This record gives sequence, structure tokens and C-alpha cells, in this order.
Amino acid sequence: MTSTRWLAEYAWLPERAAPTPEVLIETVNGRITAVTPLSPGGPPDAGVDVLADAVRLPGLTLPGLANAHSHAFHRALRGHTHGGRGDFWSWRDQMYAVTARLNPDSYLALARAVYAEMALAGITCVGEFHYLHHGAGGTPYDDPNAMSAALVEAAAHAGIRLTLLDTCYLTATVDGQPLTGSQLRFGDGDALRWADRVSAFTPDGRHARLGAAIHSVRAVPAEQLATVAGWAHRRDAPLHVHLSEQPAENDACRAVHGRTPTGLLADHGVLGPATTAVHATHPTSGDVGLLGESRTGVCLCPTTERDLADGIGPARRMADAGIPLSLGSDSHAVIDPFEEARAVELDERLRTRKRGHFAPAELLHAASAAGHAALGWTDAGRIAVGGRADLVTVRLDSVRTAGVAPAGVWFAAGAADVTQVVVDGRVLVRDGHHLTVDVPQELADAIAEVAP
Ligand SMILES: N=CN[C@@H](CCC(=O)O)C(=O)O
Repeated sequence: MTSTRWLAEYAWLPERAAPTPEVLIETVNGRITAVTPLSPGGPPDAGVDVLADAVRLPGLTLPGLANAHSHAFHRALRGHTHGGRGDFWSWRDQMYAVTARLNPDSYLALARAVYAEMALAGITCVGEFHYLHHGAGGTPYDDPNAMSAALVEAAAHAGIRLTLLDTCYLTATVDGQPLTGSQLRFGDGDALRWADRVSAFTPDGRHARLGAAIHSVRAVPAEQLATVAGWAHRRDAPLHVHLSEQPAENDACRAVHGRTPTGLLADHGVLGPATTAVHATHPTSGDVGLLGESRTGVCLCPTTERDLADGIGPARRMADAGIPLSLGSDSHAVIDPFEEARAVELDERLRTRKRGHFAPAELLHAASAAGHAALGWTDAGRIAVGGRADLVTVRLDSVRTAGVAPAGVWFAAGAADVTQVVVDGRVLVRDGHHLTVDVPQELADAIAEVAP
């Protein structure tokens, strides 16, 4: 039995508007067994030094943060495309060039380094939206799930939990043009063959679980949407889908199907509480209504959406419609949950020219419990008895955070302020260093292999 008592200078407890000072958090075998705020009045058992064996956590301790949308290989593009011209579609061509260089070995090395970078930023769980399934020209590897297995192994090496969202990707356009070029590696032929391949994959390890994804209404023909949704529903697995990232996708969907992408997904049974729509940058009012009524979640990826010139999703309007919001770093132009979270509020300010749309506790919820729920880990993302012992400690004495009120970390801190990360009770990051991965070196080596 492994038990630890952690004494947090501040901890952000569920349903609290702000952090609580001096909290004793007890964990046994990777679970939180007690949470005791000590102030005011000091330790409950006055006169006995019950805290002598507690591990001090100076700064603010948050629950584990969830990155609900990742394409791990995009990390190889950081700094290679950001000064460029063009638009989303020309960026996509550059992104496709990286796919051509990846195989199970090189993807394992790259994803291990990227997931370890996430750990340094306080991310304890990632949702990998995975569509690079096959070898050159679309020829399956001997193990048709070799790329999936590489990602599961990468997360194990990096020490974070993973939901592998195995993505169905069959066509190039809404009107059913076939895959060509780089996209051939994404395709399984049809949704039934996609389901057969995915069903044969059992992630190895307690740190990983399987979910499904529909790449977009461009990539899965309308009559096959229900096959993917049914696969996920039967397994009670999370289902993710890219939605309305660019206006062109809405236009094409209306032209072919006479409805928006959200409307099409609703017609085919894709929406619901286990579904997360990624981006939802250009929904109509009707779309927001459909997402809210069905309790479909939305994963916002603000740093990618700004980098790719996507636009600003109507975050407040969606939250007010009852849509749970989560966050993802998507293309990894930036891996920083604090930057991602504050962008939700700051983008609303840019749009409305008014301040104060999201309370700090709402940003925390999006970055933690809501993200975990979107990935199927409903027992994570809260510092509460029974929850997973994921603890992320942020220093309050750096040049960025000195003098900041603890609740203000969402507007002041960055990934570099994360000092310690505990996943399932195990210390993964200490003093800002990953304990098993040399992150900068491994990133440099892995990216040198595959960069455009
Ligand atoms: N942020 C967007 N990422 C998408 C872009 C490709 C597409 O929509 O066709 C992705 O990697 O799948």
C-alpha cells in the first residue's frame, strides 16, 4: 500500500470560487482518501504534530489538467509554419507533409516527447484524435493498429493517461471525393472496416482507454455516421468530432446536405452527452441549440484556432446553452493549459469589448473535470475523496506569479510555473523536471527525424 499526505499551501477544491489555504490531501494507492482544510484553527488534532510526515506543496495545487484534443505529430510543425502566409488549407498541406515521415517507431519517439511536454505543463490526461493509421499509400502495417499501439506506449513512457480516439476518415470532401496522396494513410475503406480494425485493438495498460472519432462531416459520409456513433455508444466510449472549424465546411455541408454539420450529426444520432464537438467555431444559433439540448460537449482549442486563423467560437453562448466546455492544445503551437484557459475569457473580451465572461472556477472546470469527463475519465479532475490522486502544483513565486492572488493564476501563470505533477499518486514532475524523460532533447531528436 502506498499512502502519502500532501500539505498544499493552497488547493483548489471542487465548487469553490477560489483556492483554499492549507489543505491536507491524503492519498492511498493512487486515490484521494481525505481532503482536510486546516485553516482557520490549525490541524484538527491540536497538540500533536500530525503534519510532520506530510509532503509540503508550496504554491497552488490544482487537480490534474486534461488536454481533450491532441494531434501529437503536429508538434513537429511548431515554429515551422507560424510565420507563414496562407490560410487553414495551405497550413494543412504543410501538416500533411509531416505525416509522410511517420512510422510506428518515429511516432512513438515523437509522441513520448510531446506527452512528456504536456506532463511538464500539468496535463495528466490527453485525448489523442488519431487518424494516421496506415503505412505508405494506405497499406496496413502487419499489425493494423501499430500506430495506435505506439501512442499508447508513448503515453505510458511519459506517465500520463490517454484516451485514444480512433478516428474514422474515409473521404476527402463532403460530397464524397476519395482520399488521395497523404490522406490515403488515414482511410479504412468504410466505417464497418474501421470498426473491425478498432474492435481488434485493446490498449495495453491501465493508463489508456479507447474512444472513437468522426474526423469531420468531410471525412465520413452521412450514411456511415451512425456506424461510428453506434460503435461508441455500444461501448459507452467517448465520441469526438471536428465541427465547423472553418466556414467553408459549413458551406459545403449546406450545399450537399441542405443543413449545417451540426444538423447533419443530429440527424444521424451523433450528438449526445458522450460526444464532444471539437472547435465549434462557426455554429449557427440553431446549432448551439442542438448541441445544448443534447448535452453535447464542445472542446475549444483557442491557441490553435488563433494560429490557424479559424475564428473565435461563441464560448459564453455555448456554456449558457448548457454545453460543457473543455480545452485542447490541438496542433500544439502552444502546450500551456493556462494560456488555453485564459484565451476563452480573453477572446470573448475581444469579441464583445466587455470583461468578465468566465469566472476563474469555470476556467479551472473546463481545464480539469470537464476535460476528463469528455475523455471518459469521470473519476478525475477534482481534488475530492474517491478521485484519482492527480495533483498539479503551480508556483506563486515566479516572475510571472509573484504577488498574484491564487485565483489569478489563470491570467498570470504559464506552463513553466508548474513545479510538481502527481499522476495516480505517483510523482511524475518534480522541481519542473520530468523524472524519466529528457523532454527538450527528446523533442529535438524526434522532430529532427520528421520535420518538414
Ligand atoms: N485543427 C485542425 N486539425 C485538422 C485539420 C485537417 C482537416 O480538418 O481536414 C486535423 O489535423 O485533422
